[in-house]
Amino acid sequence: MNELVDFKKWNIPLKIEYAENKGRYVIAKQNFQKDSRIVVIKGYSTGIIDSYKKKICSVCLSINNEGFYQISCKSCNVAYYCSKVCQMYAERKLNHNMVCPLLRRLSTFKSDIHSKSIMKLLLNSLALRKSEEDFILEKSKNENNNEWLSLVPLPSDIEEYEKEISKLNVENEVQNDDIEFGDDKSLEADEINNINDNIQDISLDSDNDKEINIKKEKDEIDKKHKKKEKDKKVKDKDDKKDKKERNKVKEKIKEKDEKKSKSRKDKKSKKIRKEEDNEQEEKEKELKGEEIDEKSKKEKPKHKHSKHNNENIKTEENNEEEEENESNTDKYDIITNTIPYAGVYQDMMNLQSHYEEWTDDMKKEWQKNINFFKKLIQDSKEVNDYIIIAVKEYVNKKRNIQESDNISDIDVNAEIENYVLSFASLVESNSFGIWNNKGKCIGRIIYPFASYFNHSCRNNCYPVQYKNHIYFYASKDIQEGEEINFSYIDTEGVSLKDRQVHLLNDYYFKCQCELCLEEENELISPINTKKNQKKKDKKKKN
Ligand SMILES: C[S@@+](CC[C@H](N)C(=O)[O-])C[C@H]1O[C@@H](n2cnc3c(N)ncnc32)[C@H](O)[C@@H]1O
Repeated sequence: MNELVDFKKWNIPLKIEYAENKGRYVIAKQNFQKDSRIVVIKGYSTGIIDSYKKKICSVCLSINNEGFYQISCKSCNVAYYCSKVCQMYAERKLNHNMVCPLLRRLSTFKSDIHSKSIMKLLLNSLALRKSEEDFILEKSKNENNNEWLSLVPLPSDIEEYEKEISKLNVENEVQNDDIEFGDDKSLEADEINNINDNIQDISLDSDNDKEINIKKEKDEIDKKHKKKEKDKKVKDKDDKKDKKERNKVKEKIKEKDEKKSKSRKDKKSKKIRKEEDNEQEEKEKELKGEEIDEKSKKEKPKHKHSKHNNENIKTEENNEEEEENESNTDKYDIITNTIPYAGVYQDMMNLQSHYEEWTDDMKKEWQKNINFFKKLIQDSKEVNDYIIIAVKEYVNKKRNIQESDNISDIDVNAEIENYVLSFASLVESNSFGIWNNKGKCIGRIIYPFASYFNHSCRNNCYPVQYKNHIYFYASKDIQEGEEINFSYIDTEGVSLKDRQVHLLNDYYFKCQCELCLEEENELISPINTKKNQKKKDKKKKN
């Protein structure tokens, strides 16, 4: 269960170690100055609380503090989006449709919002798992390298998708598609509006340091937007040029096809005509750059930083630029400090769960949810199949056996219960709250790699969440080899006893941080000193 993630391959200046009393933890592989950014980690899966569904985009997690988002999935009325691009991404890349009817039914189930958001997170994760598998299947046909998993579509990679779409120039090409595309300008305006509202500090107290960093963050994002605008202008210019060229080719093909169809009328049999129609369709598709999902299915998955999607209009310069980007694939970005890989379903499942410590009462509280969940998954064969696979993997892990081993003796029905409860515990121990500007928790998110940071009551770092990324900053100078940790709770001025009770009740562990151990020793040592003194006194008397 305590698998160590190898950060080495992404050149991340952090490593994961393990200790018996506190599990896995993060170690600095270089010095970090106070206030410097340590790392940015992408989110994996989310569970938004139903009553806030219209206030937050299901994909990019932009929060609408002023009003409600209007774009939604009409089938479930559960997923709301800040833009058509996010909606399209959810439906076409994140497999929203696989869990859509289940989300709808779950929204009508009467239970506490906390448990429902966990069930939602589980369903969304299963949909992501499917997207991972589709991607792996497609990719395995073409290439053989280990780095490509970072290209699996994830909610936190929506920006890459936006780029992909804008390059495809879909506004003009996909005229008959039922999907409308978000206007770039409104998308940007939306984003800019949200920037001020969306930077949330996950800890309760906000001191100057944090404000400074948040400001830095804002400035950076503003810069990014300015750059985006500039890029857009360049892109528009390029697109116009491309369109002209494409129209020319279109004209030529049209002429050719007209001639062909004329002679075809006279000469060719029905069968041959059909074949030629197919050929023409193919050509048209080629010209159109194809409908987006078809394109993404057929083409090599796009490089994250890929600038060009239309192979035909690439220039020498473009090629060079792409090659340069290509060589950077999957490397930790030293400018933004971002880990390129958010993790996949298994990375999430490798996180710690305290289910084994759950009391019968805690399990009983979940019984109603479990019964509902078991019925719910029967509504979808696909989800049900995925749950069965996941349950088998879960049992394998418990028994510490390999995937390929025969596990025909599993009582899947009984084990679903353990699997869901264990997942609930995992979410409780590892998810981060998503907060609105009124300090209300409106959902939860899992960033698998952020979950290796342990708690410390004397922390040296703090996290800041922005949309579906989490940024870690040094709150003091950190030396190479030191553990990096942040505070899961508010600790300022809180006594040892209260801190420990809080952590035990809400996070199910007894804190072993430096400060707690020191304070515990201080509590014990006066007694020890008294005892020793008495012994010494006795000896003297004798
Ligand atoms: C988010 S995870 C951190 C990574 C975890 N150590 C692991 O191996 O996956 C939180 C869990 O780590 C352990 N943990 C974190 N901080 C701790 C601390 N200060 N003392 C003891 N255990 C701690 C607890 O078991 C807690 O539930």
